[in-house]
Amino acid sequence: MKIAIIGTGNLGLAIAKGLITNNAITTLYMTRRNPATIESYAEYKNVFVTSDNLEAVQKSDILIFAVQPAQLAKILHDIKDELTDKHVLISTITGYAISQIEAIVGTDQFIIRAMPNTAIAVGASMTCLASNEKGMKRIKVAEAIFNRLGNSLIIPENQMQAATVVCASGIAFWMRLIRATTQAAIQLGFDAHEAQELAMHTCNGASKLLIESGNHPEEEIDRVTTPKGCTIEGLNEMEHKGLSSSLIQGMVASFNKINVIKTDQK
Ligand SMILES: NC(=O)C1=CN([C@@H]2O[C@H](COP(=O)(O)OP(=O)(O)OC[C@H]3O[C@@H](n4cnc5c(N)ncnc54)[C@H](OP(=O)(O)O)[C@@H]3O)[C@@H](O)[C@H]2O)C=CC1
Ligand SMILES: O=C(O)[C@@H]1CCC=N1
Repeated sequence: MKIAIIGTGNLGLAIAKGLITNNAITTLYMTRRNPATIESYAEYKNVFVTSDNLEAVQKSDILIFAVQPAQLAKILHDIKDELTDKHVLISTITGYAISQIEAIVGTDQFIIRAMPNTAIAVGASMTCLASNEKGMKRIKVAEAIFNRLGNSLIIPENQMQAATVVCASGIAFWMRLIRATTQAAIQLGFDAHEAQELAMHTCNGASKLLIESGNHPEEEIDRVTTPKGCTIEGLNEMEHKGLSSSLIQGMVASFNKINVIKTDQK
């Protein structure tokens, strides 16, 4: 596949790393206005680093946009005359509706919204996908790309805002939980390195148990909570302090912030 990443910052670079590591490209164009920091990627075979978005569009079929929300409109105006029937436009931009993209490039384009997360760099992104009517004909192409770099789910576009919080921001939320459990492990006597190993692999195990068994988390919790034991003591103390409630409220706040991001674009 001939892929261009327009805007190779945090997310764009994570996507590029995933594509390169998983041999998922025929050619890959990586663009940003100041490409010096990503120049080293041009050493990979068939990878091109440039500040020239037009060249990247002309030489590629799949265009993955990963610029900040306020930067997209100008780029779409700049490249729209280069778009042909071969192009599939994939936008990862938060709060930027397909209708807003269509308003610039027209409805006769394959347009897909994708919401990956930075675990795409290690082939472990949970990516949600939605498309315009024409884009349905190319959604399988997007699925193939993102399934190679993790898991994907096709959703209605009106769920994209929630998917952004759960999956894209979700990586940061889980990281904070891993950091907190690491801090606790240090307080309980492990050195910092060991503490992080214990926290990361326990988190990985919890996730794997659910993925492989299909069980509900409470079913697995019941297997750990010995009556009158230390686990239920810890869990109940966490809930008294508002663990679940604070996570839910944080995620709802994150969701509401996207409404502000959307308003800023208008
Ligand atoms: N970070 C994440 O985990 C996720 C982010 N997203 C979405 O992805 C988008 C990017 O986020 P993020 O990677 O964090 O942001 P960054 O600011 O890290 O990346 C944006 C990149 O776009 C480049 N850029 C800006 N203008 C242009 C231009 N005209 N042509 C080419 N490149 C340009 C910038 O580089 P330069 O200044 O050199 O041009 C920068 O590297 C956002 O819309 C965000 O909502 C979605 C899911 C997850
Ligand atoms: O924080 C943000 O706005 C972007 C979208 C999801 C992850 N990063």
